[in-house]
Amino acid sequence: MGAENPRELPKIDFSGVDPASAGTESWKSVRAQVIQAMESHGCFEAIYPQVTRQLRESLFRNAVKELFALPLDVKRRNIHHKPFHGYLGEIPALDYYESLAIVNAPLPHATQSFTNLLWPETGNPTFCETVLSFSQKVAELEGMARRMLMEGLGVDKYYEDLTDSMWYLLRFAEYQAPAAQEEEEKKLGYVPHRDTNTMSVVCQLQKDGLEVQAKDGEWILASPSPISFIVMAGNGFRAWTNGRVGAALHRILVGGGVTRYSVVLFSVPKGDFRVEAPPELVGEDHPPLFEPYYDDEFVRFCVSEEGTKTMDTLAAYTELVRARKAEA
Ligand SMILES: O=C(O)CCC(=O)C(=O)O
Ligand SMILES: [Fe+2]
Repeated sequence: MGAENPRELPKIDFSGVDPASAGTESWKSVRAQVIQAMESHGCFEAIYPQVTRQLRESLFRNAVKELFALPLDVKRRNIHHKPFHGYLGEIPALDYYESLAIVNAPLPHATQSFTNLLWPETGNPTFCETVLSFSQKVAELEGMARRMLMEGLGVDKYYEDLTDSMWYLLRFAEYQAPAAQEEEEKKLGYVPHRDTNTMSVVCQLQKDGLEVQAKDGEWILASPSPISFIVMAGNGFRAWTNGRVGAALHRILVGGGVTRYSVVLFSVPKGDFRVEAPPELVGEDHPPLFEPYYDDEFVRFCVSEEGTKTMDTLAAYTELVRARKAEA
C-alpha cells in the first residue's frame, strides 16, 4: 500500500475481494489497509476493476455526455424535495458546476424512471443499463469499505441494519473548463466541504480536480488510476461512529481548459433513521461527541445561512442543538 507517502492518497487493491468474501484472509488484509488509510488520510484510492474499463468508458463517453447535452429545461425535470438530490446548476459561488442525481440508483425502477423522465420517447435503455450496472457495482464497494470499518470498530453486527437504513444517491457532475484567459489559474469548482452523508465513492474521468486535505492542512491531489475510485466518509459516518471515523475535507479545482466529469455514489441515511452512535462506541473514554439527528434536519442546517458559514457543519449543528437544549 502507498500510505507511506503522506502527500499521496493510500492505494488499496480491492480486486481480490467481493461482498461474499468477508472473513477470508484477503478480506482481512484489505480491511487492515482500509482502517489504516482512514486513520492516516480520511480517505483512500480503491483499485476496483470489478467496474470494467469498458463500463467506465460507456458511462463517461456515452451516458454522461448524453445527459449533459440535454436541453436545460429537460435537465431541470430532475427535481427532488431534498437539497442536493436533484438538478443543480447556476449556483452562486459554483460557477462551473452542474449536476443531476438519481435517488436509489442501484434499484432498476428508480434509474428507469429517471431515464423515462429525461428521454420520455425512448426510455434510453442503453443509458439505463450502463448506469444501473455501474451503480450496483459501486454500491458493493461502498458496502465492503463500510463493513470493514465497522468490523475494525467491533460493531459489524449493525452492518445490515445500517445498510437498510440508507439509500444510494448517484450524482453526475460537470465542471466546465473556465474561460480561455483563465486557463492557467485553477478555479474552485466546488468549495471545500465534508459530505453530509455516510460514505461517498467518487469516480472521475482521468482529469485531476479532487483534492483532500491532509492532517497538516495541505491539499493532496487525488490522481486515481483508470480503474480506481476515491472512497471517503462523510459526516453521517463520523456521527454514527462517534467521531472514530473522520469525514474528509475536500474540494474540486478546475482549470487547464478541460471540462471535468465525475459520477459519485453517496450512501445517505433515510428520512426516518436517527443517526446516533451505537452504545459500543460511546462510554467514559468516548463521550458522545455529537447530538443524534435525522438527515433531513441536518441537511437543512447545512444549507442554511449558519451552516454555510462553517467548515465543520456537524460540530456547529451539535453546538446549536446543545445550546437550544440548555436554554429549554
Ligand atoms: O465531483 C466530485 O468529484 C466530488 C464532488 C463533491 O465533493 C460532492 O459532490 O460532494
Ligand atoms: Fe463532496
